[in-house]
Amino acid sequence: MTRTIKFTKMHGAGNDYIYVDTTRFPIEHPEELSKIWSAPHTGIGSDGLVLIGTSDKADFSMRIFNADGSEARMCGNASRCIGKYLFDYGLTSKTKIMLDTLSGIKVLNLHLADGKVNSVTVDMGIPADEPADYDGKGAKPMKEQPIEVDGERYAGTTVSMGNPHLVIFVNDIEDVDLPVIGPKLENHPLFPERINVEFAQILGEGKIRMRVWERGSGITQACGTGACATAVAAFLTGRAGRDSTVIMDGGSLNIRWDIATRHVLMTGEATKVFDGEIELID
Ligand SMILES: N[C@@H](CCC[C@H](N)C(=O)O)C(=O)O
Repeated sequence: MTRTIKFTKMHGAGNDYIYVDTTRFPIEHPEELSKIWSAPHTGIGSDGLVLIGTSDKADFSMRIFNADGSEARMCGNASRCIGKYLFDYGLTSKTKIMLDTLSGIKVLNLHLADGKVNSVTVDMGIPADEPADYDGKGAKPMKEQPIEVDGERYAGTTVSMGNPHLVIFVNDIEDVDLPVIGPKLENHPLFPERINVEFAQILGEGKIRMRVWERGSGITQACGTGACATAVAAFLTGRAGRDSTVIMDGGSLNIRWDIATRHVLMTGEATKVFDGEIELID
């Protein structure tokens, strides 16, 4: 049977996904479709596929698939885009939305301009690798982990924002050969579940330049959970305070690691690119 699936292409800081409302267009094999639809020349072209659905625990649910078909537990940029999708298409009139993800329920706070969502703050929760003995007051120096690749040694901080990240601070980010080193670190034996890799450079007070190699999608223009992990790693290693702007290839995100709740708050834009439809043979 051939079905027509309506989708919306959206991006957050250039991190682009195909969004499908599964309450109207059920999808049976998202792993396979994410690979086919994400392909740049033969598909729609994207960093992956995002399914919006119902939830018995929250207002809506999100599932996120990378371009290689693997399913991730959380996506920062997609969660902001879902907030925009739900409000702008009239699926909700709430400006505070509970979103059920594989890494728990995230709270989206929508910021409107002219009746539409132009930016969203997402409560990303508590970073999982926050040291247990940390009092939350000052910067706790954290030992960076040495990682060797092809005889070259890197020092990285691992932070989980629902999905795993390895953050490596460097003096000159332009010196990093990301297409070469990215996949080697993603698939390093230290990380049996693979890992998202961020290279970061401190530009000045509260300003961090970051480039990302995403697990399952390769180089992307931005990564929301990666920006949060970078800001957390910068704070934990004494390189930044609690508020950072993370500047990526496709745009910037403002990250606050709230002292009282210990939750990470991510704020940034969400943009619709176009609506489309594609034939699916079931
Ligand atoms: N781009 C995302 C993260 C997507 C999932 C990631 N590649 C993984 O496999 O963990 C973001 O904005 O957070």
